[in-house]
Amino acid sequence: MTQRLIIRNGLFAQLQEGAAHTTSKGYMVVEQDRIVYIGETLPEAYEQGEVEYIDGKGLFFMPGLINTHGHAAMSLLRGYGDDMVLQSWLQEKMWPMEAKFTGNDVYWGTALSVIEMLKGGTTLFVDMYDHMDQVAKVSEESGIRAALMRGAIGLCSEEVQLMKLNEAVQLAKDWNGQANGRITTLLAPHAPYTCPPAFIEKFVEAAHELDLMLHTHMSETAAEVEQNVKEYGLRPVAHLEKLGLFSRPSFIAHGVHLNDEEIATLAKYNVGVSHNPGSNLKLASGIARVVELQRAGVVVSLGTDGAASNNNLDMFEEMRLAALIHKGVSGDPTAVPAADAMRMATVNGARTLHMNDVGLLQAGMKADFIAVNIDQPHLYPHTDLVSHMVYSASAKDVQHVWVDGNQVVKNGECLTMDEERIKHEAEQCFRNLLER
Ligand SMILES: CSC[C@H]1O[C@@H](n2cnc3c(O)ncnc32)[C@H](O)[C@@H]1O
Ligand SMILES: [Zn+2]
Repeated sequence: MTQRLIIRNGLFAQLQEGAAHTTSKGYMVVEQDRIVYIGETLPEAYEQGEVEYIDGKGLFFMPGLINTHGHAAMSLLRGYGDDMVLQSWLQEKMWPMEAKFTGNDVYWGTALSVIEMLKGGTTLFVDMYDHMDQVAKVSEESGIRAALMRGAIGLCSEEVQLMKLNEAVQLAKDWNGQANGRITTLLAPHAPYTCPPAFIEKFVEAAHELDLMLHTHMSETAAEVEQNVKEYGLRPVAHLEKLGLFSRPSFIAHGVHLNDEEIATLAKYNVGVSHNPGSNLKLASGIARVVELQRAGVVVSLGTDGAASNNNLDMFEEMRLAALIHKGVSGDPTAVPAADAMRMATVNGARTLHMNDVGLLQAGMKADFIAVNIDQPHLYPHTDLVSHMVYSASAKDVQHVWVDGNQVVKNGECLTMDEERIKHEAEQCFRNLLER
Protein backbone atom coordinates (compact mmCIF):
# COMPACT_ATOMS: atom_id res chain seq x y z
CA MET A 1 0.00 0.00 0.00
CA THR A 2 1.20 3.53 -0.74
CA GLN A 3 2.62 5.23 2.32
CA ARG A 4 1.44 8.85 2.14
CA LEU A 5 2.26 11.93 4.17
CA ILE A 6 0.24 15.12 3.79
CA ILE A 7 1.40 18.44 5.17
CA ARG A 8 -1.45 20.94 5.49
CA ASN A 9 -1.38 24.62 6.46
CA GLY A 10 2.22 24.69 5.28
CA LEU A 11 4.46 27.53 4.20
CA PHE A 12 6.96 26.27 1.64
CA ALA A 13 10.21 27.70 0.27
CA GLN A 14 10.02 27.91 -3.52
CA LEU A 15 13.50 28.48 -4.87
CA GLN A 16 13.05 27.43 -8.49
CA GLU A 17 14.45 29.84 -11.00
CA GLY A 18 11.61 31.91 -12.36
CA ALA A 19 9.24 31.12 -9.44
CA ALA A 20 6.89 34.03 -8.85
CA HIS A 21 7.50 34.03 -5.08
CA THR A 22 10.05 32.49 -2.76
CA THR A 23 7.30 31.04 -0.54
CA SER A 24 3.97 29.36 -1.20
CA LYS A 25 1.09 28.28 1.08
CA GLY A 26 -0.94 25.11 1.18
CA TYR A 27 -0.27 21.38 0.93
CA MET A 28 2.62 19.09 0.21
CA VAL A 29 2.07 15.37 -0.41
CA VAL A 30 4.81 12.76 -0.08
CA GLU A 31 4.50 9.18 -1.26
CA GLN A 32 7.26 6.78 -0.28
CA ASP A 33 10.52 8.62 -0.99
CA ARG A 34 9.17 11.41 -3.24
CA ILE A 35 7.21 14.63 -3.18
CA VAL A 36 4.23 13.99 -5.45
CA TYR A 37 2.28 17.20 -5.06
CA ILE A 38 2.66 20.73 -3.80
CA GLY A 39 -0.10 23.32 -4.18
CA GLU A 40 -2.65 25.65 -2.67
CA THR A 41 -5.50 23.11 -2.56
CA LEU A 42 -5.50 19.36 -1.95
CA PRO A 43 -6.79 17.10 -4.76
CA GLU A 44 -9.31 14.68 -3.20
CA ALA A 45 -7.58 11.55 -4.46
CA TYR A 46 -4.71 12.07 -2.04
CA GLU A 47 -7.04 11.72 0.95
CA GLN A 48 -7.94 8.12 0.05
CA GLY A 49 -6.22 5.24 1.85
CA GLU A 50 -3.83 5.40 4.75
CA VAL A 51 -2.54 8.93 5.30
CA GLU A 52 -0.39 10.57 7.96
CA TYR A 53 -1.21 14.26 8.37
CA ILE A 54 1.14 16.92 9.67
CA ASP A 55 -0.17 20.32 10.65
CA GLY A 56 2.26 22.87 9.26
CA LYS A 57 1.08 25.73 11.48
CA GLY A 58 4.07 27.55 12.98
CA LEU A 59 6.51 25.78 10.66
CA PHE A 60 8.42 26.80 7.55
CA PHE A 61 9.23 23.98 5.14
CA MET A 62 12.32 24.16 3.02
CA PRO A 63 14.53 21.73 1.07
CA GLY A 64 17.07 19.87 3.20
CA LEU A 65 20.39 21.69 3.36
CA ILE A 66 23.24 20.30 1.26
CA ASN A 67 26.73 20.56 2.73
CA THR A 68 29.07 20.20 -0.25
CA HIS A 69 32.41 19.95 1.53
CA GLY A 70 33.55 18.40 4.78
CA HIS A 71 35.48 15.84 6.75
CA ALA A 72 32.93 14.53 9.25
CA ALA A 73 35.28 12.60 11.52
CA MET A 74 37.24 15.80 12.19
CA SER A 75 34.59 16.78 14.73
CA LEU A 76 36.76 14.72 17.10
CA LEU A 77 39.35 17.52 16.70
CA ARG A 78 36.94 20.41 17.27
CA GLY A 79 38.78 23.03 19.32
CA TYR A 80 42.08 21.20 18.92
CA GLY A 81 44.17 23.69 16.95
CA ASP A 82 42.39 27.02 16.75
CA ASP A 83 43.72 30.32 15.43
CA MET A 84 46.29 28.96 13.01
CA VAL A 85 46.80 29.25 9.24
CA LEU A 86 46.05 26.26 7.04
CA GLN A 87 49.53 24.81 6.50
CA SER A 88 50.64 24.87 10.14
CA TRP A 89 47.19 23.78 11.27
CA LEU A 90 47.39 20.73 8.98
CA GLN A 91 51.05 19.88 9.55
CA GLU A 92 51.37 20.58 13.27
CA LYS A 93 47.93 19.70 14.59
CA MET A 94 45.62 17.76 12.24
CA TRP A 95 47.87 15.33 10.38
CA PRO A 96 49.73 14.06 13.50
CA MET A 97 46.40 13.35 15.22
CA GLU A 98 44.74 11.93 12.10
CA ALA A 99 47.66 9.51 11.68
CA LYS A 100 46.44 7.88 14.91
CA PHE A 101 42.78 7.61 13.85
CA THR A 102 41.37 4.10 13.71
CA GLY A 103 38.17 2.99 11.99
CA ASN A 104 36.46 3.24 15.39
CA ASP A 105 37.49 6.91 15.75
CA VAL A 106 36.18 7.68 12.28
CA TYR A 107 32.92 5.90 13.06
CA TRP A 108 32.21 7.89 16.25
CA GLY A 109 33.58 11.19 14.90
CA THR A 110 31.37 10.82 11.84
CA ALA A 111 28.37 9.86 13.97
CA LEU A 112 28.93 13.02 16.05
CA SER A 113 28.91 15.12 12.88
CA VAL A 114 25.99 13.35 11.25
CA ILE A 115 23.74 13.81 14.28
CA GLU A 116 24.75 17.49 14.42
CA MET A 117 24.03 17.88 10.71
CA LEU A 118 20.69 16.06 10.77
CA LYS A 119 19.48 18.01 13.80
CA GLY A 120 20.57 21.21 12.02
CA GLY A 121 18.67 20.44 8.82
CA THR A 122 21.42 19.04 6.61
CA THR A 123 20.04 16.11 4.65
CA LEU A 124 22.95 15.53 2.25
CA PHE A 125 26.63 15.86 3.07
CA VAL A 126 29.79 15.48 1.03
CA ASP A 127 32.62 13.76 2.85
CA MET A 128 36.29 13.29 1.98
CA TYR A 129 38.31 11.27 4.46
CA ASP A 130 40.08 8.00 5.33
CA HIS A 131 38.42 4.81 6.74
CA MET A 132 35.47 5.74 4.55
CA ASP A 133 33.70 2.40 5.02
CA GLN A 134 32.92 3.67 8.52
CA VAL A 135 31.49 6.92 7.12
CA ALA A 136 29.35 4.89 4.72
CA LYS A 137 28.17 2.71 7.61
CA VAL A 138 27.12 5.75 9.69
CA SER A 139 25.36 7.21 6.65
CA GLU A 140 23.48 3.99 6.03
CA GLU A 141 22.44 3.61 9.69
CA SER A 142 21.45 7.25 10.28
CA GLY A 143 19.30 7.69 7.19
CA ILE A 144 21.21 10.74 5.89
CA ARG A 145 22.05 11.12 2.19
CA ALA A 146 25.79 11.19 1.50
CA ALA A 147 28.32 11.73 -1.29
CA LEU A 148 31.46 9.94 -0.16
CA MET A 149 35.07 9.67 -1.27
CA ARG A 150 38.34 8.42 0.12
CA GLY A 151 40.54 11.54 0.16
CA ALA A 152 44.07 10.72 -0.92
CA ILE A 153 47.16 12.67 0.09
CA GLY A 154 50.06 11.67 -2.17
CA LEU A 155 53.00 12.83 -0.02
CA CYS A 156 54.18 9.22 0.36
CA SER A 157 55.85 6.39 -1.55
CA GLU A 158 54.40 5.21 -4.88
CA GLU A 159 53.45 1.98 -3.18
CA VAL A 160 51.37 3.79 -0.55
CA GLN A 161 49.89 6.05 -3.23
CA LEU A 162 48.73 2.98 -5.12
CA MET A 163 47.22 1.51 -1.98
CA LYS A 164 45.26 4.75 -1.40
CA LEU A 165 44.08 4.81 -5.01
CA ASN A 166 42.91 1.20 -4.71
CA GLU A 167 41.07 1.99 -1.47
CA ALA A 168 39.40 4.96 -3.17
CA VAL A 169 38.29 2.83 -6.11
CA GLN A 170 37.10 0.01 -3.85
CA LEU A 171 35.00 2.36 -1.72
CA ALA A 172 33.52 3.90 -4.85
CA LYS A 173 32.58 0.49 -6.25
CA ASP A 174 31.29 -0.98 -2.99
CA TRP A 175 29.06 1.87 -1.90
CA ASN A 176 27.78 3.67 -4.99
CA GLY A 177 23.98 3.51 -4.92
CA GLN A 178 23.82 1.73 -1.55
CA ALA A 179 21.35 2.55 1.26
CA ASN A 180 18.39 2.75 -1.12
CA GLY A 181 20.40 5.02 -3.39
CA ARG A 182 21.20 7.49 -0.60
CA ILE A 183 24.94 6.96 -0.98
CA THR A 184 26.82 8.24 -4.00
CA THR A 185 30.58 7.90 -4.42
CA LEU A 186 33.24 10.11 -5.99
CA LEU A 187 37.03 10.17 -6.30
CA ALA A 188 39.20 12.73 -4.53
CA PRO A 189 42.87 13.51 -4.83
CA HIS A 190 43.24 15.77 -1.78
CA ALA A 191 44.85 18.88 -3.39
CA PRO A 192 47.38 19.88 -6.04
CA TYR A 193 49.90 20.70 -3.29
CA THR A 194 49.64 17.25 -1.68
CA CYS A 195 49.30 15.12 -4.83
CA PRO A 196 52.04 14.80 -7.46
CA PRO A 197 50.76 15.28 -11.05
CA ALA A 198 51.07 11.60 -11.98
CA PHE A 199 48.99 10.65 -8.94
CA ILE A 200 46.24 13.11 -9.91
CA GLU A 201 46.26 11.70 -13.44
CA LYS A 202 45.62 8.21 -12.06
CA PHE A 203 42.51 9.51 -10.28
CA VAL A 204 41.33 11.17 -13.49
CA GLU A 205 41.82 7.90 -15.36
CA ALA A 206 39.91 5.94 -12.72
CA ALA A 207 37.09 8.51 -12.74
CA HIS A 208 36.74 8.03 -16.51
CA GLU A 209 36.76 4.25 -16.17
CA LEU A 210 34.19 4.20 -13.37
CA ASP A 211 32.15 7.16 -14.60
CA LEU A 212 32.60 9.07 -11.33
CA MET A 213 32.81 12.73 -10.38
CA LEU A 214 36.02 14.22 -9.01
CA HIS A 215 36.43 16.56 -6.07
CA THR A 216 39.54 18.27 -4.66
CA HIS A 217 40.70 21.18 -2.50
CA MET A 218 41.97 24.00 -4.70
CA SER A 219 43.31 27.56 -4.37
CA GLU A 220 42.41 27.82 -0.71
CA THR A 221 45.40 29.98 0.26
CA ALA A 222 47.62 32.49 -1.52
CA ALA A 223 50.68 30.49 -0.41
CA GLU A 224 49.34 27.38 -2.14
CA VAL A 225 48.91 29.27 -5.43
CA GLU A 226 52.44 30.68 -5.19
CA GLN A 227 53.88 27.25 -4.46
CA ASN A 228 52.04 25.75 -7.44
CA VAL A 229 53.50 28.39 -9.75
CA LYS A 230 57.00 27.81 -8.34
CA GLU A 231 56.79 24.03 -8.62
CA TYR A 232 54.85 23.55 -11.85
CA GLY A 233 55.00 26.94 -13.60
CA LEU A 234 51.20 27.13 -13.55
CA ARG A 235 48.48 28.38 -11.24
CA PRO A 236 46.29 25.58 -9.79
CA VAL A 237 43.42 25.92 -12.28
CA ALA A 238 45.68 25.63 -15.35
CA HIS A 239 47.61 22.85 -13.61
CA LEU A 240 44.48 20.77 -12.94
CA GLU A 241 43.14 21.55 -16.41
CA LYS A 242 46.40 20.23 -17.90
CA LEU A 243 46.12 17.05 -15.81
CA GLY A 244 42.61 16.48 -17.21
CA LEU A 245 40.77 16.84 -13.90
CA PHE A 246 38.12 19.09 -15.42
CA SER A 247 37.51 16.63 -18.25
CA ARG A 248 35.32 14.81 -15.72
CA PRO A 249 32.28 16.33 -13.99
CA SER A 250 33.95 17.89 -10.97
CA PHE A 251 33.81 20.49 -8.24
CA ILE A 252 36.44 22.08 -6.07
CA ALA A 253 36.43 23.15 -2.43
CA HIS A 254 37.33 26.74 -1.52
CA GLY A 255 38.54 28.49 -4.71
CA VAL A 256 39.45 31.54 -2.65
CA HIS A 257 42.38 32.78 -4.75
CA LEU A 258 41.15 32.82 -8.34
CA ASN A 259 41.85 35.40 -11.05
CA ASP A 260 39.40 36.33 -13.82
CA GLU A 261 40.95 33.91 -16.29
CA GLU A 262 40.65 31.05 -13.81
CA ILE A 263 37.03 31.87 -13.09
CA ALA A 264 36.35 31.76 -16.85
CA THR A 265 38.06 28.35 -17.07
CA LEU A 266 35.94 26.93 -14.24
CA ALA A 267 32.81 28.25 -15.97
CA LYS A 268 33.92 26.77 -19.30
CA TYR A 269 34.24 23.27 -17.80
CA ASN A 270 31.16 23.65 -15.59
CA VAL A 271 33.28 23.04 -12.49
CA GLY A 272 31.32 23.79 -9.30
CA VAL A 273 32.79 25.65 -6.34
CA SER A 274 31.99 24.66 -2.77
CA HIS A 275 32.27 27.94 -0.90
CA ASN A 276 33.27 27.44 2.77
CA PRO A 277 33.11 30.94 4.27
CA GLY A 278 33.36 29.92 7.95
CA SER A 279 36.45 27.78 7.49
CA ASN A 280 38.09 30.29 5.14
CA LEU A 281 37.63 33.08 7.68
CA LYS A 282 38.81 31.02 10.63
CA LEU A 283 41.98 29.84 8.87
CA ALA A 284 42.51 33.39 7.57
CA SER A 285 42.62 32.00 4.02
CA GLY A 286 40.67 34.91 2.55
CA ILE A 287 37.27 35.48 0.98
CA ALA A 288 36.26 33.74 -2.24
CA ARG A 289 35.16 35.88 -5.21
CA VAL A 290 31.61 34.59 -5.08
CA VAL A 291 29.98 37.50 -6.89
CA GLU A 292 32.39 37.16 -9.81
CA LEU A 293 32.01 33.36 -9.84
CA GLN A 294 28.22 33.66 -10.00
CA ARG A 295 28.42 36.35 -12.66
CA ALA A 296 30.56 34.02 -14.79
CA GLY A 297 27.94 31.26 -14.42
CA VAL A 298 29.87 29.02 -12.01
CA VAL A 299 27.58 27.00 -9.70
CA VAL A 300 28.50 28.04 -6.15
CA SER A 301 27.28 25.87 -3.27
CA LEU A 302 28.06 25.94 0.45
CA GLY A 303 30.17 23.73 2.69
CA THR A 304 31.27 23.81 6.29
CA ASP A 305 34.60 21.97 5.87
CA GLY A 306 35.48 19.95 8.99
CA ALA A 307 34.41 20.99 12.48
CA ALA A 308 38.09 21.49 13.37
CA SER A 309 38.25 24.58 11.14
CA ASN A 310 34.73 25.97 11.49
CA ASN A 311 33.97 24.98 14.40
CA ASN A 312 30.44 23.68 13.86
CA LEU A 313 28.43 22.18 11.01
CA ASP A 314 25.59 24.70 11.04
CA MET A 315 24.63 25.39 7.42
CA PHE A 316 22.38 28.28 8.52
CA GLU A 317 25.55 29.98 9.72
CA GLU A 318 27.23 29.38 6.34
CA MET A 319 24.20 30.88 4.56
CA ARG A 320 24.36 33.93 6.80
CA LEU A 321 28.12 34.34 6.35
CA ALA A 322 27.77 34.01 2.57
CA ALA A 323 25.02 36.63 2.54
CA LEU A 324 27.01 39.03 4.75
CA ILE A 325 30.68 38.86 3.81
CA HIS A 326 30.21 39.47 0.09
CA LYS A 327 28.22 42.60 0.84
CA GLY A 328 31.04 43.71 3.11
CA VAL A 329 33.88 43.14 0.66
CA SER A 330 32.04 44.46 -2.42
CA GLY A 331 30.39 47.45 -0.76
CA ASP A 332 27.23 46.34 -2.54
CA PRO A 333 24.27 45.55 -0.23
CA THR A 334 22.57 43.63 -3.05
CA ALA A 335 25.44 41.10 -3.29
CA VAL A 336 24.24 37.56 -2.38
CA PRO A 337 20.66 38.32 -1.35
CA ALA A 338 18.91 35.92 1.04
CA ALA A 339 17.24 33.82 -1.66
CA ASP A 340 20.60 33.37 -3.40
CA ALA A 341 22.24 32.27 -0.15
CA MET A 342 19.45 29.74 0.39
CA ARG A 343 19.80 28.48 -3.19
CA MET A 344 23.53 28.06 -2.59
CA ALA A 345 22.74 25.84 0.43
CA THR A 346 20.10 23.77 -1.37
CA VAL A 347 19.54 23.53 -5.11
CA ASN A 348 23.07 24.63 -6.01
CA GLY A 349 24.42 21.82 -3.84
CA ALA A 350 22.36 19.40 -5.90
CA ARG A 351 23.58 20.96 -9.16
CA THR A 352 27.16 20.78 -7.92
CA LEU A 353 26.74 17.04 -7.38
CA HIS A 354 24.87 16.63 -10.68
CA MET A 355 21.85 15.35 -8.76
CA ASN A 356 18.61 16.46 -10.36
CA ASP A 357 16.09 15.12 -7.86
CA VAL A 358 17.08 16.82 -4.60
CA GLY A 359 17.38 20.47 -3.52
CA LEU A 360 13.89 21.80 -4.28
CA LEU A 361 10.38 21.39 -2.90
CA GLN A 362 8.68 20.32 -6.09
CA ALA A 363 6.67 17.33 -7.34
CA GLY A 364 8.99 14.59 -8.57
CA MET A 365 11.80 15.48 -6.18
CA LYS A 366 13.09 13.18 -3.45
CA ALA A 367 11.41 13.91 -0.13
CA ASP A 368 14.44 15.50 1.58
CA PHE A 369 12.99 18.45 3.47
CA ILE A 370 12.99 20.22 6.82
CA ALA A 371 10.52 22.11 8.97
CA VAL A 372 11.79 25.13 10.89
CA ASN A 373 9.95 26.38 13.97
CA ILE A 374 9.03 29.95 13.08
CA ASP A 375 6.93 30.51 16.21
CA GLN A 376 9.85 32.08 18.08
CA PRO A 377 10.58 35.71 18.95
CA HIS A 378 13.65 36.01 16.72
CA LEU A 379 11.59 34.89 13.69
CA TYR A 380 8.69 37.39 14.06
CA PRO A 381 7.04 39.18 12.36
CA HIS A 382 6.61 36.84 9.42
CA THR A 383 7.56 39.43 6.84
CA ASP A 384 9.90 37.36 4.66
CA LEU A 385 10.67 33.84 5.82
CA VAL A 386 13.49 33.25 3.35
CA SER A 387 15.17 36.35 4.75
CA HIS A 388 14.60 35.05 8.30
CA MET A 389 16.16 31.66 7.47
CA VAL A 390 19.32 33.36 6.25
CA TYR A 391 19.69 36.38 8.52
CA SER A 392 17.96 35.32 11.75
CA ALA A 393 17.68 31.53 12.10
CA SER A 394 20.16 28.87 13.19
CA ALA A 395 20.44 25.09 13.27
CA LYS A 396 18.71 25.10 16.67
CA ASP A 397 15.46 26.23 15.06
CA VAL A 398 15.05 23.04 13.02
CA GLN A 399 12.11 21.03 14.35
CA HIS A 400 11.61 18.13 11.91
CA VAL A 401 13.73 16.56 9.17
CA TRP A 402 12.87 14.00 6.49
CA VAL A 403 15.33 12.24 4.19
CA ASP A 404 14.16 9.98 1.35
CA GLY A 405 10.63 10.23 2.75
CA ASN A 406 11.63 9.00 6.22
CA GLN A 407 11.42 11.23 9.26
CA VAL A 408 14.85 11.29 10.92
CA VAL A 409 14.37 14.24 13.30
CA LYS A 410 11.13 14.84 15.21
CA ASN A 411 10.67 17.79 17.56
CA GLY A 412 14.43 18.33 17.57
CA GLU A 413 15.29 14.74 18.52
CA CYS A 414 17.13 12.44 16.14
CA LEU A 415 15.07 9.26 15.71
CA THR A 416 17.77 7.19 14.04
CA MET A 417 20.83 7.77 16.23
CA ASP A 418 21.61 7.42 19.93
CA GLU A 419 22.77 10.92 20.88
CA GLU A 420 23.90 10.11 24.43
CA ARG A 421 25.98 7.15 23.30
CA ILE A 422 27.54 9.16 20.44
CA LYS A 423 28.57 12.03 22.74
CA HIS A 424 30.08 9.59 25.23
CA GLU A 425 31.99 7.56 22.61
CA ALA A 426 33.27 10.67 20.81
CA GLU A 427 34.63 12.09 24.08
CA GLN A 428 36.33 8.74 24.79
CA CYS A 429 37.84 8.60 21.29
CA PHE A 430 39.36 12.07 21.70
CA ARG A 431 40.79 11.25 25.17
CA ASN A 432 42.29 8.03 23.81
CA LEU A 433 43.80 9.82 20.81
CA LEU A 434 45.60 12.22 23.17
CA GLU A 435 47.16 9.30 25.01
CA ARG A 436 47.94 7.04 22.04
C1 LIG B 1 42.68 12.51 3.71
S1 LIG B 1 41.43 13.52 3.05
C2 LIG B 1 41.05 14.74 4.20
C3 LIG B 1 42.21 15.60 4.61
O1 LIG B 1 41.88 16.94 4.40
C4 LIG B 1 42.36 17.68 5.47
N1 LIG B 1 41.70 18.97 5.55
C5 LIG B 1 40.74 19.36 6.38
N2 LIG B 1 40.40 20.63 6.14
C6 LIG B 1 41.16 21.03 5.12
C7 LIG B 1 41.30 22.23 4.41
O2 LIG B 1 40.59 23.30 4.73
N3 LIG B 1 42.18 22.30 3.42
C8 LIG B 1 42.95 21.25 3.10
N4 LIG B 1 42.87 20.08 3.75
C9 LIG B 1 42.00 19.97 4.74
C10 LIG B 1 42.13 16.79 6.64
O3 LIG B 1 42.90 17.19 7.74
C11 LIG B 1 42.50 15.45 6.09
O4 LIG B 1 43.84 15.16 6.29
ZN1 LIG C 1 38.40 20.33 3.32
